[in-house]
Amino acid sequence: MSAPLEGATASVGGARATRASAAASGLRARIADYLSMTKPGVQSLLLFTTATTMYVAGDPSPWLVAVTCLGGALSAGGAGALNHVLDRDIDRVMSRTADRPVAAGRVSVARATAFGALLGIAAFVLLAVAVNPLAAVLSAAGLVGYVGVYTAWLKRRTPQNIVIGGAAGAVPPLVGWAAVTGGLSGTPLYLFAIIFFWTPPHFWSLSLLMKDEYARAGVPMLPVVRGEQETRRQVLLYAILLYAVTQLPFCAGAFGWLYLAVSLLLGALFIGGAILLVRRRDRTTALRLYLFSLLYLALLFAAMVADVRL
Ligand code: HEM
Ligand SMILES: CC(C)=CCC/C(C)=C/CC/C(C)=C/COP(=O)(O)OP(=O)(O)O
Repeated sequence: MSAPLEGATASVGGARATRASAAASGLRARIADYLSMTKPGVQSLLLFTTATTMYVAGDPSPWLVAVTCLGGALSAGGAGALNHVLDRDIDRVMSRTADRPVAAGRVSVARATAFGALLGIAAFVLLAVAVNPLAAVLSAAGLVGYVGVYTAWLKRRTPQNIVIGGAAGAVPPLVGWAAVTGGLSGTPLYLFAIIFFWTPPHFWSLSLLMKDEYARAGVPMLPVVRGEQETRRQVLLYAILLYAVTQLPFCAGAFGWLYLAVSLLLGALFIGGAILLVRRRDRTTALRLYLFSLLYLALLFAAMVADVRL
């Protein structure tokens, strides 16, 4: 081959390679966008509470745990995508959320809606067929609660949005219990109540750091409507209520001394952190309590399994 021809062939090959690598990175970015709409960070803890509850409820096969978690992930993921659609206007206004795929216009409303609906339907069918109808219905109720009750209805109307709407995030233990036993009883309702009372201190401590953003977006979160000090007071109140609720399954005989010891220690730390939050009005204390809330829930559910199994 002559030198000029060689050069031309090389540049055609180079252009093709550049186009191929641009297409590959475009595809990777698109996949990352769709994945981010499923809110994988939040999902990790939702699925952890589902899986741990299953080991409290009985002796599930690895297959049952895997398929239940897959169903839960599809359901919560679909809910997340639909939340991205409904909240796109306020997400656009807040710096934390402005770059989300729908808010930023990278994924269309129609595509995100179809994606969310498809995941929700796939979750329902999978759980109904491979697990049981009760698990499927409970999981669908979680999706409707988060998308229909919290996102579409309460989030923009009342500072109690996350208290009432937070019930959706407390559904995973019910799904896990129903998956193993085919029904519900007192223990899963206690676990539901634990997440229900955990959600306000989890979110409100973080909301202290995002007050101005919520105010700009016109979302009536507690620190915007009732002020920061009242929010800190409510965090403490709910931390105390949460402690009381965590003692109920021990009193009812569902768990033993190991759970009692761990729940006492974690409860004291949570209440201690909330007292600090009321006293010290700095951002670091709020951020630390929010991060601790994540560790708290994970350790509490891990302790339930350890208590039942050891
Ligand atoms: C209405 C109820 C809730 C509200 C308003 C809420 C709000 C938030 C917000 C604003 C964040 C930080 C930003 C983000 O990473 O998206 C966050 C993080 C998180 N939440 Fe919640 N949350 C709620 C319920 C729950 C529930 C029920 C769970 C699990 C049991 C949970 C688990 C998490 C986790 C694991 C993170 C950290 C995510 C990460 O770092 O990527 N949240 N939550
Ligand atoms: C069982 C089942 C299907 C449950 C689904 C419920 C679910 C996904 C609960 C998590 C709650 C959550 C991510 C709140 C974020 O609030 P936000 O939407 O106000 O936060 P944002 O500003 O980050 O969007």
